[in-house]
Amino acid sequence: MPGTTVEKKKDRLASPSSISNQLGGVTVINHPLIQVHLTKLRDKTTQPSLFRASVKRLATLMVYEATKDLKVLDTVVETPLTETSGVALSQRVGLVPILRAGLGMIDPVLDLLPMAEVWHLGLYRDEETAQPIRYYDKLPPQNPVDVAIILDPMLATGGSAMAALMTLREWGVKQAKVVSLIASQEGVDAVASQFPEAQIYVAQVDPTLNDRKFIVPGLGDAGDRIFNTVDHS
Ligand SMILES: O=P(O)(O)OC[C@H]1O[C@H](OP(=O)(O)OP(=O)(O)O)[C@H](O)[C@@H]1O
Ligand SMILES: O=c1cc[nH]c(=O)[nH]1
Ligand SMILES: [Mg+2]
Repeated sequence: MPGTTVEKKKDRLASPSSISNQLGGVTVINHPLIQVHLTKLRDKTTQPSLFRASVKRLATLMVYEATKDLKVLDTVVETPLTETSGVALSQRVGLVPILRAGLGMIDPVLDLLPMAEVWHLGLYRDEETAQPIRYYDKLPPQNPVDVAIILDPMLATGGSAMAALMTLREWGVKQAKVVSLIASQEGVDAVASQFPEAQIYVAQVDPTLNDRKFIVPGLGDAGDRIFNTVDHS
């Protein structure tokens, strides 16, 4: 039966169960829409415009979940008819896209959090060693945000996320979140052990890294696919 095949495939793609933890840890956000858009990203025939749109859709869905513990305070507003109670965010939120690929996630997240500050960090992986190389950092020396949300579609070895978390720790950020679309098991384990207080949100954890430290099955090079800089030689 066709239905049986679909069910089997669904089982095979199922994510590990969500371990939500406000004190740190990994949350795998499992939702049918997330899995549908993630499948578009994985498909090697997906062209850059749909790839970018899918990254944005996923960023929206994931940040909705990743901001569930933001704090609000009571406020009062006047509707056209009467006064009523409401809430306003009571925390300074910083969005930290990791250049380049993290830029693909910033616009939809800023739409949801229009009052957020955006602090860019430039990191790229050395092609030989896969170690993160820092090339842009303009964080101020003091007055850290209350909550920082690192945005980067890929968490492979975890080296880039850990470098960003270290920078935020030095800035004095007390609560840091990492929102990535795909992580490797090795990468989330490394980040969770080095930064147990960090809250990591991913759409899927893939089993392995290849010898070039790319996530398998993964989606290839996220930055190249977002910015259409895939090497065609
Ligand atoms: O977990 P890691 O092993 O550190 O790998 C993940 C990093 O690699 C990619 O960036 P890349 O270095 O390709 O830079 P780019 O975004 O400029 O393409 C990705 O966007 C992450 O930042
Ligand atoms: O699989 C990977 C690993 C690092 N960076 C990517 O864009 N993809
Ligand atoms: Mg890249």
